[in-house]
Amino acid sequence: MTSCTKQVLAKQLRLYFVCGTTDASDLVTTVKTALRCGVTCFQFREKGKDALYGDEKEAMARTLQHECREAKVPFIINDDVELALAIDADGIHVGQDDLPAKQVRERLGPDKWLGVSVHTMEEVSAALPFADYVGIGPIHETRSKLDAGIVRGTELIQQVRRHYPLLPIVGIGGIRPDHVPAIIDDGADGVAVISAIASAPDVAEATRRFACL
Ligand SMILES: Nc1nc(C(F)(F)F)ncc1COP(=O)(O)OP(=O)(O)O
Ligand SMILES: [Mg+2]
Repeated sequence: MTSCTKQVLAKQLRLYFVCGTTDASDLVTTVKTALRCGVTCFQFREKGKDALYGDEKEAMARTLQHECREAKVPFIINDDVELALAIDADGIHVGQDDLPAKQVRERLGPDKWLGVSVHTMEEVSAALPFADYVGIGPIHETRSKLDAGIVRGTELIQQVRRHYPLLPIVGIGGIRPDHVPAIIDDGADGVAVISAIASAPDVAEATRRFACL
């Protein structure tokens, strides 16, 4: 990826909404509202006890993909490489316990986005040849991911930014609007948000509070 496309991608990561049916009571309405109010990237993350699977999950993915295309916002699938390929998603996000980034990149080809969750500098350097961006967290306490690991603040974001000045970085984990300026100042290109938007009584107002920063 050229540095120009890295910069374009970094801008697109500014307000990265991550959501699934277990995070929002009406996922389609929530995503449409968030897209209308300033989300710059969307990840369909379908996880948990009552998560959709099979044909229902694919149907939901296609519905959300349509809304993202209408809004000209990248549509990313979490974990599920086969689904991402089947519906021609814009990209995929994988963690350390998912399919290795090298194999995902081989399946995905060079033109799709590949995001990788990283927790150490060793994981960053292993992801570098394949990833377009890295997700780092949890920055703050989170309810959205039960196995999120220890809360780490922005210490790794700062370290990664020092070593890899052009690598697109998105912070994730318990992020509220008042957290955003410090996370960006410490080197992230954007923030990934789940419950601060998905669980908000007013999704439009909650999204706008992030989008105006
Ligand atoms: N889904 C994610 N999205 C991001 C983003 F880049 F958007 F910030 N960063 C981190 C994760 C976490 O990814 P992973 O470690 O595989 O856990 P899970 O599959 O439970 O999400
Ligand atoms: Mg994962």
